Amino acid sequence: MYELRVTGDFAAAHQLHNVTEKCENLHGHNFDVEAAVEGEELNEAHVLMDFGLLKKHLREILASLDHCFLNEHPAFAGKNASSENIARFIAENLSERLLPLGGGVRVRRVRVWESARASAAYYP
Ligand SMILES: Nc1nc2c(c(=O)[nH]1)N=C([C@H](O)[C@H](O)COP(=O)(O)OP(=O)(O)OP(=O)(O)O)CN2
Ligand SMILES: [Zn+2]
Repeated sequence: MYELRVTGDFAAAHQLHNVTEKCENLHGHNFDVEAAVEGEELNEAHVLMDFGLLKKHLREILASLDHCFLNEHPAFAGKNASSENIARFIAENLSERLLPLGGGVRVRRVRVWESARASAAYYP
């Protein structure tokens, strides 16, 4: 089994409901993100997949969140834009983008840090 990890970041605002009182207020974070993919077989170039392509996919997904008010983003309609739900959105979006690779490369985990001390991960 091989695992690749790439990182990225975005800045966004949100309000969280029913978590803690202070999170009900409009506020923002500089989110850090790590995406890990896995697979058993290397390709003809002896890599699981190109780091550049993986970073491009992650960059594009994070660009769709960057400088957004996440509560109004369609991905979080009817749910809190928590780190957990953000990680899930990124993982599902990335999984779709990896489908053309034929199933040999899967998303293993996406971790989202709201700060250096707090993060959540989603394992599809
Ligand atoms: N499980 C989760 N808990 C919380 C989330 C979350 O996404 N998942 N999010 C928040 C808020 O976004 C909040 O802005 C951050 O809360 P918290 O880490 O408590 O606040 P601080 O940045 O002020 O951290 P300190 O370490 O207390 O300075 C809350 N919970
Ligand atoms: Zn917050």
